[in-house]
Amino acid sequence: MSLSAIKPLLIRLHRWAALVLAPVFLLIILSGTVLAFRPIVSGLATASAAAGAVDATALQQLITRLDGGGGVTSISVANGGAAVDVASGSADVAGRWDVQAGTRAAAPTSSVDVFGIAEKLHKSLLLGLGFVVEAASFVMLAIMIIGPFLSLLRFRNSLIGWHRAVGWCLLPLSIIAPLTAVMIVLGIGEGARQPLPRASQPVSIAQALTVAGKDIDLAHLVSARTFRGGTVLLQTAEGNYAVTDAKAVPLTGGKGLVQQIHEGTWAGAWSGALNVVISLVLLALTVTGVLSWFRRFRRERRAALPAGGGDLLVAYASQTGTAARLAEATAASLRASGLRPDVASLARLTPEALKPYRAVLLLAASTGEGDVPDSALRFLRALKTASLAGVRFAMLGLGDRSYAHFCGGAETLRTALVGAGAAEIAPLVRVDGDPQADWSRWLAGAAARLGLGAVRTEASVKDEGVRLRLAERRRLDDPEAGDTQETWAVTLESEAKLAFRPGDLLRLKPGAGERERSYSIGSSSRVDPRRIELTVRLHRWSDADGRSGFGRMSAALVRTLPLGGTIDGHIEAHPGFNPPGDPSWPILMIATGSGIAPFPGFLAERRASLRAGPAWLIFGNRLRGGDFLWKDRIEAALGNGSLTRLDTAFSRDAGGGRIPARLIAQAEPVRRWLLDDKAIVYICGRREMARDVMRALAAILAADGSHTEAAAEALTEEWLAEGRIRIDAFD
Ligand SMILES: Cc1cc2nc3c(=O)[nH]c(=O)nc-3n(C[C@H](O)[C@H](O)[C@H](O)COP(=O)(O)O)c2cc1C
Repeated sequence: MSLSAIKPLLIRLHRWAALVLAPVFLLIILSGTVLAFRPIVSGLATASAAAGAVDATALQQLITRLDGGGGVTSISVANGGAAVDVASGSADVAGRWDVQAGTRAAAPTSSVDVFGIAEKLHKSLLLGLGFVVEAASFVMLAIMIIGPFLSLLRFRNSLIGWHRAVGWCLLPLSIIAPLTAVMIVLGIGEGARQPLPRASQPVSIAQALTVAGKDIDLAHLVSARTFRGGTVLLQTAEGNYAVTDAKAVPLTGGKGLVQQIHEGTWAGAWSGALNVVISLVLLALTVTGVLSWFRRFRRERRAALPAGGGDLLVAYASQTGTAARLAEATAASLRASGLRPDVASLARLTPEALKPYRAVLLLAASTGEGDVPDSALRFLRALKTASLAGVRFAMLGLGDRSYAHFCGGAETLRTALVGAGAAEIAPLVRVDGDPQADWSRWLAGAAARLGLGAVRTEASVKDEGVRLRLAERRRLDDPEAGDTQETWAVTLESEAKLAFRPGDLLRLKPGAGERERSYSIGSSSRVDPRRIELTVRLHRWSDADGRSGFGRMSAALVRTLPLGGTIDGHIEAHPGFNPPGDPSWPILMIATGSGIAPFPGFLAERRASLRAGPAWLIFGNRLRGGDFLWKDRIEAALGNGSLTRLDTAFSRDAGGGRIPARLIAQAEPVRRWLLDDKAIVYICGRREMARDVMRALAAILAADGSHTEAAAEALTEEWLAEGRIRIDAFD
């Protein structure tokens, strides 16, 4: 079984195990962080004991006096040897004493045993749950081993990008803690335990100081406490000793290397500091992992649901954004009238989702030759098997009478809804051109039939017009190179500042009574709010009678309109084909011919962003030498990093090939971008090419056996519906 076949399972394991155990991990890691300071603090105590020297004779006398019947349970030297802290059951004895004077010294402020609590938390969560901690260690180790298999090391400045980068680069360090924990649980690498000496009778601290004083120098004593086997454990700057009633026995070995590594004691304070770093890395991994899951969860939930809670649903099927904007205006009007509508694209709805609503107001555009917008195809298909008895709807169709099937998309949806048993409560209203009047009439009519009372419909749904001046035009193809299609870069300028993004549409009317032409904008107001760049191919037509000519609008833009001449139009937002809101999101841009139009703008926006993520362009045309449109910009983008990968397919060059074949030849990186990096795919060009690319993407997903062909196709369609694949196609 290949890695990519089990990868979805590994991803789920990594994610869910980490999420379920995150609270336990956090407790273990935080307490571990505290414990990592122990070798540092005790290193400092040892160092200060080594620096200062205690007067051993005075100390012995003092402790002998205080110890009485063995009431002192531990002592530790303080103030560089000038004082000693004594622990005892007797309040007369316990406290800080001045070694030289033998009198009480200013008591230290009582401190909580932080390390003791942290240790209990670390080993048993303070609840005797040692087995949970042990199991969590195994799971943590597994999560860390799985991590690097889930994605390659490629840095992206986002939360999950940092999670991956830290996980990858610091793995050798961060794995030390869970690995040694597991080894300890399994008893691997335990040190050979030195048999402890036994005292023939329990030794008091005072006695131990006397016995030890004969063999060792107590000037660098750190602490002494009663120990196992009736002995006393002496800690000095030089080493530790178990003191019996006869002698002081140096303690060597003890904890195995594995345990020392885990506790950060193998090199004193330094190894403690290393453990602090390890703990912080583990903390960072846990926090970034959980947070990025949470963000993703929230984003997906938001995307999946209509706003929720409303009793009316305003749904839309939009190709280039008009119906979507009109739907928002509809919802705003309803809200202004005191109603609570939800708004959603049909792309995100199933037929069942319509059922809870009192009524559905549906706004549907048409595309192609009377077709339903791409984003509504899945919904339309689902209607075939749905039963919508009880659902009531009213529909507004948006279209253009110059097409053979005026509002064909809306008609198709309406027929399918009625076929599924839904009831149409008001007649279909078809809109061509400025929708204001028809929309108001439609909304007022639907509201009346639903008994909603008077609904305010004065909200403006009109586009603002723009006046633009032709500032520059430059031919992009090279006719000398052979059979190229005449294509120009056209720069238009506005006096006023405009707001637009790459992929938005500039609608221009060649003459009174003629159909508007839409051009995809290839620049961004974020970079320059007065400059609109278009890619315009000169349209040539010929008819059966042998007549031929140029398209009026394209000819005006590339030939007849003089430089400095003005032209009026509308900018239409096309949010479905704008670059992602988060510039760090990876994008895969696929274009043929003048379909490249929006992408110079995508690259310019990414160039202007400080945290742009990876961007891959696959461009196809006929001849590399003749119609590599925007070659200069694309190569510059590759040079400055706003484009991270480029592939081309020039069909008339030797060995050139076409885009679908080019994609399949790169199946592995394509799959990685799609599945691991969740890249958004933008496809711009002829409808036929877009269809072939969709098929190629499904084939790539199915090729390694991780998806059946049907599942791969369903997945690409789902991505199309939810906007992970976006298509801007023309015939
Ligand atoms: C490529 C294309 C094809 C179209 N095909 C039709 C059509 O067949 N019938 C029709 O009535 N309108 C057609 N239209 C017009 C749109 O439906 C109309 O402009 C609508 O307002 C677009 O709404 P939208 O922006 O929500 O997609 C077409 C528009 C474009 C750009």
